[in-house]
Amino acid sequence: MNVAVLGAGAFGTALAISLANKEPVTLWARDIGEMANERVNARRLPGGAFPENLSITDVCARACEAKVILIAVPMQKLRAFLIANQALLQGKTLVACCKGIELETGLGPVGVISQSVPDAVPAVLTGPSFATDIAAGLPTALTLACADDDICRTLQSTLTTDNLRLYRSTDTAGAELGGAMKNIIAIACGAAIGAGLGESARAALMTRGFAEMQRLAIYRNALPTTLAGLSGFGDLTLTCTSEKSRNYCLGLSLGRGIPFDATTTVEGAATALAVDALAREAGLDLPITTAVAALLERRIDVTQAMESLLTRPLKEE
Ligand SMILES: NC(=O)C1=CN([C@@H]2O[C@H](COP(=O)(O)OP(=O)(O)OC[C@H]3O[C@@H](n4cnc5c(N)ncnc54)[C@H](O)[C@@H]3O)[C@@H](O)[C@H]2O)C=CC1
Ligand SMILES: O=C(CO)COP(=O)(O)O
Repeated sequence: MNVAVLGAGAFGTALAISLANKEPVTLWARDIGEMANERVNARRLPGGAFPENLSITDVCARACEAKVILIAVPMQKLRAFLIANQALLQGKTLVACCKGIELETGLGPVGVISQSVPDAVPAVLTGPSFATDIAAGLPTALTLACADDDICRTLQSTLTTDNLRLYRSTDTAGAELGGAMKNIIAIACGAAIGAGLGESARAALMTRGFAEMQRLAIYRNALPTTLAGLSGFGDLTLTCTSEKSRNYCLGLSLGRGIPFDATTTVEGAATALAVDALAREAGLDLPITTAVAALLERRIDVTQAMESLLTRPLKEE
């Protein structure tokens, strides 16, 4: 099946490289720069050489001739991108590869696709995977979610490669919540480690953060079991423990009180504010998310964030 990837950031490029080792893939970039000549995305993924089967274009219409389209633009840019290219995307299967919740609406990628391109079939590809690992051919296991089980099975076999092992699910809400929420918790963990609060504090944040992920999942009619899989627990584990994670690194710099490059894609920053607003609206208790949102908005510092969590009323686990 013909596949295209829209968005040539680190992740889109890595997915295109892995898929092109199996079948022809078109990668669309807003600005292809020297990528066509150099056969590498030097800015976003240096070291990931393009296989022969990977063609790169800045003509979106050309890429959208493919039947299956992976979309790897940042979450807060997704809606504008879809609307701008709506006519090209109609009737396609659109696999969202971004992790986050839209700030203005509280929707995940599936909701945004459904509103912006109503006759497309939305799916989600998510789970623990650094772009650099995928591009290097290292083994990764991901969750592929689509509400239509037949389409999901076809997609699963199309998008599985030598180093991408995909597990399928029909629980799109659960899959996208795991990928979105783990970034918030990774910021909290980075902040704790950066401030010297220790690895025991990180373990506590990961575990109680996982409880928040399940709470939000239940509220949104997602399956808690999905959160226990690759898209939730799996990605939480990776992102909260690795300095390869941009979300974790943002947290580290908050904890250390040093500046962070504002041009870096850090999905957890907007998503923390989106989920905090959702929690207030729904009356949900998500204290770590609330603390991360306050930390990001500089309403509190790391010491106050930790204090706010440690002085909460005692409760049953
Ligand atoms: N980098 C990684 O290891 C992984 C990233 N992801 C997810 O993939 C998504 C993209 O992240 P990265 O590729 O890492 O980011 P990146 O920062 O490497 O690249 C973002 C790309 O999006 C493009 N872009 C931005 N605004 C756009 C717009 N309005 N229209 C079209 N293109 C636009 C940029 O030109 C750039 O190529 C995020 O949601 C991230 O959470 C998921 C798994 C792993
Ligand atoms: O989602 C990721 C790994 O699964 C990448 O994490 P960051 O966006 O924090 O770099």
